[in-house]
Amino acid sequence: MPASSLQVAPPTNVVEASKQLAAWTAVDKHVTKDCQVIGIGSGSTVPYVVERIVAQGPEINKDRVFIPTGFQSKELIVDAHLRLGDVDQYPHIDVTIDGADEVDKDLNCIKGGGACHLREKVLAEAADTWIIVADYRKNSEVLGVNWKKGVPVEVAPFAYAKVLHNLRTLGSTDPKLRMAVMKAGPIVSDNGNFIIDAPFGEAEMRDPMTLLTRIKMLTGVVEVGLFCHMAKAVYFGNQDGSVTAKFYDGHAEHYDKPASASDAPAGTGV
Ligand SMILES: O=C(CO)[C@H](O)[C@H](O)COP(=O)(O)O
Repeated sequence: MPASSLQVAPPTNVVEASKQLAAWTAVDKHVTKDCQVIGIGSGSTVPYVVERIVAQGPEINKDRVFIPTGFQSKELIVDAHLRLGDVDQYPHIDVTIDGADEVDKDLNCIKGGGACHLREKVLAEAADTWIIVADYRKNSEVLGVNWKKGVPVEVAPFAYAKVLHNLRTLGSTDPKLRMAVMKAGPIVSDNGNFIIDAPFGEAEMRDPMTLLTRIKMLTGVVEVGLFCHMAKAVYFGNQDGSVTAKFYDGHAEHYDKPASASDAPAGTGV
């Protein structure tokens, strides 16, 4: 296998720069040299994760296995010449790093903006450590404040109309089947299912665990894009170039100095 390498376009605006900072800092802190099986999430922040892992060097990466959460991350792993694995071969993952659509003060997340949340949740649960990387726009007190599109719900196609009806009964204001852009008809997930986006009011979003349980009980629902009590830490890239890390035990850390491309990644021994 050729040595790992990856071309990621350098950030051209503050949002992209903050995604890169969050991703690089999280990799430096959590993808240590003893991590051999690594889950790679989906979305526009994750390429910076892979970029930073590749920067750890071929020696450290040659014996590692990388597990994707969907088509996009599989392509990233392949393009970077990293070793691709699957969760059926590696049901126990050392660390998974993923993005999020929104994160609340207790580190509960909305995920599924890219329709990958079923595999993302499997790789989150399979991991000893699940880490989120995101830009400052995702940092909220309560879910649903910034992410207005609703809770992504993956459904078996034949059950979608019944589940839409069920979601209205549960209090969703205007649940909608997610439609494709360059194709007539709905989006189809990597698992062959449909996605419903179900907005809920603040009262429901303040208790995401209860909402998750109610939606998940609906027959035809495959997975819900609410990830509750799962993240060990969330790294937010800030507008001023700093990074804020929030941890599951309630403490937070602030890093003023951005990681730089020429820095050797910390904690890897390389
Ligand atoms: O949950 C996801 C895909 O299903 C993504 O992680 C989420 O949409 C965040 O993406 P981005 O990093 O582009 O903001």
